[in-house]
Amino acid sequence: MKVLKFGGTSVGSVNSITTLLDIVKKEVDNGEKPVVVLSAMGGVTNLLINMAEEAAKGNEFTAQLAELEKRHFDVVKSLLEISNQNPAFTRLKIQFNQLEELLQGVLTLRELTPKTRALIVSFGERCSTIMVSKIAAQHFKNAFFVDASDVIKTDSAYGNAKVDTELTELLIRDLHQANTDKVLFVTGFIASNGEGQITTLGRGGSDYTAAIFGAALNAEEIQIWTDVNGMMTADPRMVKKAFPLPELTYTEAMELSYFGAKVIYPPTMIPAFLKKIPIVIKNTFDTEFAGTVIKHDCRESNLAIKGISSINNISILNLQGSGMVGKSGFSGRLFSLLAREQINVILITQSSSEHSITFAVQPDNALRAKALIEQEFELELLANKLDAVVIEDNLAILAVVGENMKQTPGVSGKLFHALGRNGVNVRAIAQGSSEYNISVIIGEHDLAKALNAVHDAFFVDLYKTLYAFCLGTGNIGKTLFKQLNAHTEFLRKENGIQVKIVGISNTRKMIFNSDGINLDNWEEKLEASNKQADLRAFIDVMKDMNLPNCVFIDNTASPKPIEFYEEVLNSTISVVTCNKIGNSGSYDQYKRFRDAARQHGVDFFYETNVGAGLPIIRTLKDLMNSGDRVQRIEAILSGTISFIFNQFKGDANFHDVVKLAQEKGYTEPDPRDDLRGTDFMRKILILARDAGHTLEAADVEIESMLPKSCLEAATVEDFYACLKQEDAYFAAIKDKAEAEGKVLRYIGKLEDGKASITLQMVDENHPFYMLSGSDNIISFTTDRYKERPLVVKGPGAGAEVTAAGVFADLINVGAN
Ligand SMILES: NC(=O)c1ccc[n+]([C@@H]2O[C@H](COP(=O)([O-])OP(=O)(O)OC[C@H]3O[C@@H](n4cnc5c(N)ncnc54)[C@H](O)[C@@H]3O)[C@@H](O)[C@H]2O)c1
Ligand SMILES: N[C@@H](CCO)C(=O)O
Ligand code: NA
Repeated sequence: MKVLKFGGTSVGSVNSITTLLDIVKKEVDNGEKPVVVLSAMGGVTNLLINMAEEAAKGNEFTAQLAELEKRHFDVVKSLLEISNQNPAFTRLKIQFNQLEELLQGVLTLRELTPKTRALIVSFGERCSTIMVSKIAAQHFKNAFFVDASDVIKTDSAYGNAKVDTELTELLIRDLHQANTDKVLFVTGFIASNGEGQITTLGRGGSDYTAAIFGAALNAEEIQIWTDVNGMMTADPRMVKKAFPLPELTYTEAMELSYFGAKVIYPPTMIPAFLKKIPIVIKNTFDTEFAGTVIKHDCRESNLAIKGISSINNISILNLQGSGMVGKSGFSGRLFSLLAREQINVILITQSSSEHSITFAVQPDNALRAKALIEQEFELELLANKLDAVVIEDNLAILAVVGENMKQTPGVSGKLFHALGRNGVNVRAIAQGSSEYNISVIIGEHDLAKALNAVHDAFFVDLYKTLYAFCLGTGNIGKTLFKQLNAHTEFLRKENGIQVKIVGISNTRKMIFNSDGINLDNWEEKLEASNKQADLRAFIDVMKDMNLPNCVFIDNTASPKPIEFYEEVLNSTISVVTCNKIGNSGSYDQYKRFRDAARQHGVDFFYETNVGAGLPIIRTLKDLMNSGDRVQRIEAILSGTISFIFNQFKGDANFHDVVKLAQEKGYTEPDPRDDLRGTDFMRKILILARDAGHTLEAADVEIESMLPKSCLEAATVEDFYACLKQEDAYFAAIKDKAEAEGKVLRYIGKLEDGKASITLQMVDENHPFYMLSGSDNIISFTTDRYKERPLVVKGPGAGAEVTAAGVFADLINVGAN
């Protein structure tokens, strides 16, 4: 035998009632005789309370009563054959007349007692159940209306009555035995006291009715039909990736729904828990969906945690002082006081030093709690054995829940790592030794970020979302968006990573969208934006959006974003940059970036600063981290100059070759940066620093490959003009090299802490002789790679390879 309970939305409309009856009919067709428990039609309970309260104030209720009648009558008209309608109307009309008399009484007396209130409210369930049972009778003859107040017996606490379980179970069994051939349609929520006066069962009352019937009749299962797909892993309003859980234990369901998950109100389920009757949460609006099974044992499930619950808007009170240490009666006095005054304590922590106790309450209880404590502990406060009581507001609780944590080390590690990495400050922590709940108190403004970060950390079978804010929409920026767009699906499926670009700015405009900017038409969107570019504002919006796994990407060649790197890292946001200006500024600044990243546990990635996408920074870092030491670096690190010397042969003209390099996207936005050696200098400087040397830019010796006139060109235009003028100068160098059977190479070197860049002519015996295109080559001679150096070689400039390097950095964020 099953108990099927339908909530207000399931009894709310013609459509949902049709589905409800289909569900019941399926059971009946299978030879079952389920017990069907019904709530009032959606919204009706509130309407009844409202009418009663208004009547008590002397206000009219006729219009609302008419509305109530109409809602029920409309359903009858739609779902009952005309010949069957009159008896239903009559039954319902009797109810509405009684209700009207009652309300009239309240209006006359201007008084609404709890007893009358319970009675008025009970009409909601009675009317819905009469209505549905009448409609059901049209489909199966044995549909039978039961007013639960005949069998559920309670005390006289009218709005929140306590059930006399023994008597109730007896009455339910008698009723059932007398009607074994019937399908019972039972009013939820309502009961009666010893004198037969109507009482109601309080919050979640209809679920309670279902559980009481289930327990009394030893049901094989209790189905709770509602309007969602089951209990979710987290609050879906805050965590988009929250998903319905297939199964949970009773304890887990209790813990999860304690904070917010509104699907069921667990205390009402206790009669079912005690008899180990499975409870299945099902969706009336998606009947095929399996829903959530809540049962005694979920051994098959291997999830360490089942879900993350949260409660917004709490306050904490902190009590500390020397007078507490070793005082055994202290907490007893404190919590008896709070219990006596009916202040519900949500969470308690005490450190083993016994120096302080922190507890959380609803904000509207905080001031009262403080005042009570000040009264109770007046003497201790006067004697300075206790410090003044402090209230902290605007806090939230986040709790990870799951019985499997007992056997799984690392759960708290994962929780705190996810919080720490996202800059979420933890104010207090509580874990019971039963180990199925770890609760942390955090700032309310961090709750959504924390929930998402923790959800991503634990439910890895889904995918992790990185939120990226991007500066610069030039060569590299554009190409990165194109690559990301093309690989979205692959990334999510194969790597478990979703990248959302949530902010973009160039020098003119900026846009934001926390759902992710559509990369099919980001250019139009950016162009159409009414937000003028403003770096300060961009950073502020990024910080305010307070997203988890957040990354700031600098794809500009500007010094301006650099000024914000530290602030960004200090805000626990990772930085990915292809802009070399930051790392090649002062050594002090170079160091501060690293310190900030380390201190806040975020990443600072800049692989493309040297050799574009080639794994050079990473290789050096691995060498250094594994204890190797660099003795010497020799390298060609300008893709532009490499390309120029590989093209500048025979009849070629220097000016045209440089132009071609720029057209191919190898040069810096300003090609003078390449040809003057600035770009190369930055790279060798960054490598020297990463290899452990405290070098400054001025320490790098640069042999110019340009004649003096070109070095001084005031604009890019002048520069190109000068290259043209100096054609003979470049041709002479080229001819000399060709005559000797050599090639031109611009080579950087780091040895004994000294860095230099020189223009060389090398013959075929030199390892750098054989280079083509925009190739870079770097050879590391180290303590371990001594006889033969470690060499990395390949295309070291160009939009595709650079954007790919930024892409790789981006998806490595948070990987360790
Ligand atoms: N081209 C390559 O092969 C290569 C290789 C490695 C690294 N890089 C680096 O990539 C970076 C970008 O190069 P690019 O070729 O894309 O340059 P680009 O000139 O095409 O693009 C730079 C973009 O940054 C924008 N910008 C400048 N200042 C800004 C600000 N304050 N806020 C927002 N946007 C701003 C510009 O409007 C422009 O759209 C440079 O730092 C370069 O050194 C390039
Ligand atoms: N302009 C740079 C791009 C790669 O960093 C070069 O030519 O090497
Ligand atoms: Na690189």
